[in-house]
Amino acid sequence: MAVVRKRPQLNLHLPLPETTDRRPRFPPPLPLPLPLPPNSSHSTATNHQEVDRLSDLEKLQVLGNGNSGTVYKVRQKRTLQTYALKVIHGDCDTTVRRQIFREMEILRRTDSPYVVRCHGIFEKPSGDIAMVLEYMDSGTLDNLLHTIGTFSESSLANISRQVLNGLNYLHSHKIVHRDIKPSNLLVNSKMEVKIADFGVSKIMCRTLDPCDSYVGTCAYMSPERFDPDTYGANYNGYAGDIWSLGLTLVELYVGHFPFSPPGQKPDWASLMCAICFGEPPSLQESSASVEFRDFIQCCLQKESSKRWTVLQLLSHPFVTQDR
Ligand SMILES: Nc1ncnc2c1ncn2[C@@H]1O[C@H](COP(=O)(O)OP(=O)(O)OP(=O)(O)O)[C@@H](O)[C@H]1O
Repeated sequence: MAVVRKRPQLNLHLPLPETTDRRPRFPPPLPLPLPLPPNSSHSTATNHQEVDRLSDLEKLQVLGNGNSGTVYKVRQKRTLQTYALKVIHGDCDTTVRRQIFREMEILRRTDSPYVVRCHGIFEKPSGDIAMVLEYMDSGTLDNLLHTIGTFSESSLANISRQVLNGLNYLHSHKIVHRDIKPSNLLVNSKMEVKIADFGVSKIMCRTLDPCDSYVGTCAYMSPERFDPDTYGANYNGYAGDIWSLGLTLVELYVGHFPFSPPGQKPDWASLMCAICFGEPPSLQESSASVEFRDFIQCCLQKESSKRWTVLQLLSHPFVTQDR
């Protein structure tokens, strides 16, 4: 996740590890807590219940492993409240570490029903970083895709509406997520969908193991992030989140990553060629409704300035119509 401060000076033809980013290393601190967006129904940005001690948490089970660490289901002994504890391995340099803490601190102050809450951040003596997160009892959309199967249009309309509301919150606070994908969208048994993953694992993974994490990180990236000269007129980063949302929805509908055949992972040279030189994925040949096909087309415009914004998409018939 990234906070937009000014137009990025990206002129890369290939995405490079985070260490080559030309933004200032230690930008001035942002005013925190984040100001609330207009029409917010929430009273303050910092009124979530905080977890103030790691020792107050007991581990119940492992929920999963990501590229950079392990996520546990935990319970606070004092309140019996359940949380997810994400422990990220801490072997990274000081610069990356500061960046991670800064981004996590920003997200700890987010207050939206469409963004997973962070209830505390701790640095362990080992150097590992532990984040206490809202527990989402149905896991990720990626988990659901692989256990239950593809999603109906009505579920996808519901998911789209919630993710767009989350992106609206983030974008209105000048935060670009940069890594929207099925495994970063968490679900609970009420079918509430929340945006997760503060970009932390990506930063660390790029430092530790650029090749391995690369495809995972790049797969949902928009054409202008590979080739800003061709596709990035008025590049501001926000449109990249919309592209990633479009790809995510196609994947959840057809059951596999849209740029590769079922069961195959693209190598990243072919992925980059497909994104930059190929046609964007579409549902034109499918049995999808006209509204859904059009919605996907609005998200997956290769030219970033032609892609619809969050607010435009929130008024698209695909998400406004009852299904
Ligand atoms: N807040 C949460 N509530 C419930 N389960 C969670 C939560 N956060 C993560 N998980 C589970 O833990 C697993 C690992 O999450 P993690 O964020 O470490 O990795 P990832 O997003 O799958 O991959 P990556 O390392 O690329 O970010 C997820 O697949 C999900 O099943």
